[in-house]
Amino acid sequence: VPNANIKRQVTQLRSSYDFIIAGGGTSGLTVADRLTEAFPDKTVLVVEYGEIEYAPGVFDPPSTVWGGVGGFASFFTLPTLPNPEVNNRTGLVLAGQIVGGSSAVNGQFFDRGSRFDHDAWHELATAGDPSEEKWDWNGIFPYFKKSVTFTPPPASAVQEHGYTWDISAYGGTTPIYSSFPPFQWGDHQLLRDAWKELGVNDPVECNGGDKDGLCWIPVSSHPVTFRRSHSGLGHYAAVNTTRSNYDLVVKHQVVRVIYPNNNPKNGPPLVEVKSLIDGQLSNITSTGEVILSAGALHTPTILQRSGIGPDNFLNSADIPIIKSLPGVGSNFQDHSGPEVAWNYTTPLNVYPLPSEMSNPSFVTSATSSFNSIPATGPYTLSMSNSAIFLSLPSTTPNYHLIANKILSQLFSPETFLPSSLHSFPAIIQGYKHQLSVLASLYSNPHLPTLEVPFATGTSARAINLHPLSRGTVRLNLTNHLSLPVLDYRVGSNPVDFDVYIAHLEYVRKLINTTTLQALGAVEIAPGVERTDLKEAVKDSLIFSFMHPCCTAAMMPERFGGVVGTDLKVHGVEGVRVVDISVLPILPSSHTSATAYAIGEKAADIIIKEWRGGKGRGKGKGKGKGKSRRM
Ligand SMILES: Cc1cc2nc3c(=O)[nH]c(=O)nc-3n(C[C@H](O)[C@H](O)[C@H](O)COP(=O)(O)OP(=O)(O)OC[C@H]3O[C@@H](n4cnc5c(N)ncnc54)[C@H](O)[C@@H]3O)c2cc1C
Repeated sequence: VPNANIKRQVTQLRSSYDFIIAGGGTSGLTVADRLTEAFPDKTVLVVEYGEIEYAPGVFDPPSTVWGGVGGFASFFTLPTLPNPEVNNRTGLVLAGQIVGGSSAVNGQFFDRGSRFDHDAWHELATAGDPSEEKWDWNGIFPYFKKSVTFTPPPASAVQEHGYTWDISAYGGTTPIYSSFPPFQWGDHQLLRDAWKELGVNDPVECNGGDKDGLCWIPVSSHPVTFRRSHSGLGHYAAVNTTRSNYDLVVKHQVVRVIYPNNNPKNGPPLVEVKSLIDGQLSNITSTGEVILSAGALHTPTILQRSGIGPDNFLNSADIPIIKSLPGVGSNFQDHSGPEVAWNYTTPLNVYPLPSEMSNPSFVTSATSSFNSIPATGPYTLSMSNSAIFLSLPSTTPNYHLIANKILSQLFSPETFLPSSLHSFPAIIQGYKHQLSVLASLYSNPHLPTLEVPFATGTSARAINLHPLSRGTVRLNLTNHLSLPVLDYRVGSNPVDFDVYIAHLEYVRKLINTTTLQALGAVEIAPGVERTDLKEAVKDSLIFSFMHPCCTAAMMPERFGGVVGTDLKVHGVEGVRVVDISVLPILPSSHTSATAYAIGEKAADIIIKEWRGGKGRGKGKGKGKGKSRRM
């Protein structure tokens, strides 16, 4: 990443910017790229907490195939509060802290949700108002396409692995790349065969809106070098040198936005930033808009520090209330799920397996293959590029009982929300709306609720794609600038346990397939002798598959939402949220492709608004200056 133009001090910045973007991550840099391209005469500043240098992610080659990277310098590493519903266990969630954000450190699994996810998102976002911006599948699919250049794999890889795709799901030319890796582990086909034996169909393409079955997923890598493709490269390094209107300052934390006279109509607000180098606080002036793109764990903290959030929480944090908006940080969701594991009693006679990564000569050869042009070998695989995605009706005949249980919760939805939110009727209404939408999604035979990603091995994670439980992200009361407090509240809606158990019972059927039984597969987790599956779920549940979301949800204010379909924060001037926080509910996918699509669509909305003269007028001449230390 060329860093000649990188700013490291506020004194290097201009006196004001048209647009200030908080967070140089997946969505934030997408917007920055599009705005600087569309408006050569308008200036854009991105303020990023992390550094620009390359730092390895958890799944990054060539340090390791999976895990074991030394040091998490490029991550925020956040523990969760103990979770009473799962025996007070705690979880851990990571988020990118680097130019490129989580796209620079993630597992590179590059899938999109189902059309039904996006239609549900639209329904929740608009509550039936036809005049609102369209976020349904037809409204977002063009942006999924635009956001990536997909390159089909070479014929040799297609022949070896059986890759399929439908080119009509792609078509973009932006320098964010995806393709299929030329490598799979020796037991990969075995696992595919076992899933097929269970009756899972294998569609040609899963990124075109219809996501149901055994999917081949592209990885977000360059198609020749198989180096990671991320927003820091595609939306900053690839374009910045030719754009004099595009500034990026690193190692600065956006503290809050400040409205003159504490009046939220007095926007766009100033942006208060803190240097992580010398601790200095400064205010930066935006004459157009402030765009919050700090991700689902940090965007709500910027809003809360700004006095925009649940009023009872802001009072307890001693923060003056600018706008009471109880949804800020309150609709917290993540993908979670228990594990099924087995052993083979017959030796697995396939090559290679990941155990080879402890063999120095295999690693030397793998590294050299990865450094060849074109790259080959295990490091091109990244995390994995296969998964099954199945609906609840495909996994259990009792799906309607689960859907009915959800519907019965509509009489008292607040029972399942944190008590601190019971005094907000809008939040309760919004959750009720979500439950009714989710009950119908759970009955849909083509909307996946279960994902099991795989590449190799003897364990399978049964990921619940549409949890009903809702957690919170709140400022740390002892230090508002430190990492936020995450209360996952996994399983606080008890129907989630019914879903985990249904999924788990389905996934353990894999072990009894003729394919795996031919190898003498024996279940070791949860274990055939285990009868209390709820306890088994509690024991092995992973709280986070690194897809935190939904903490500044796109829903009407009367339903506890934080932003409208134009991404503007309700009730305040000159601030939008553009990142994965704006989802009302999780999609049936990992979240980076969606974060790019949100960035692309948001940019279009903003560009149209400013071109049409609907954007805010010129600023009020507020200068850049020092402010208090925190
Ligand atoms: C370890 C890991 C593995 C994952 N695996 C996958 C995967 O395989 N496939 C997939 O699709 N998704 C995956 N994800 C999730 C996906 O990458 C994210 O959901 C998505 O990239 C989020 O995009 P975003 O724009 O919302 O936030 P981010 O891309 O996280 O960007 C937020 C940016 O804001 C910065 N920031 C935060 N606070 C401040 C502040 N106060 N001031 C200034 N800057 C700030 C951060 O440093 C960061 O650069 C994974 C995530 C992680 C962490």
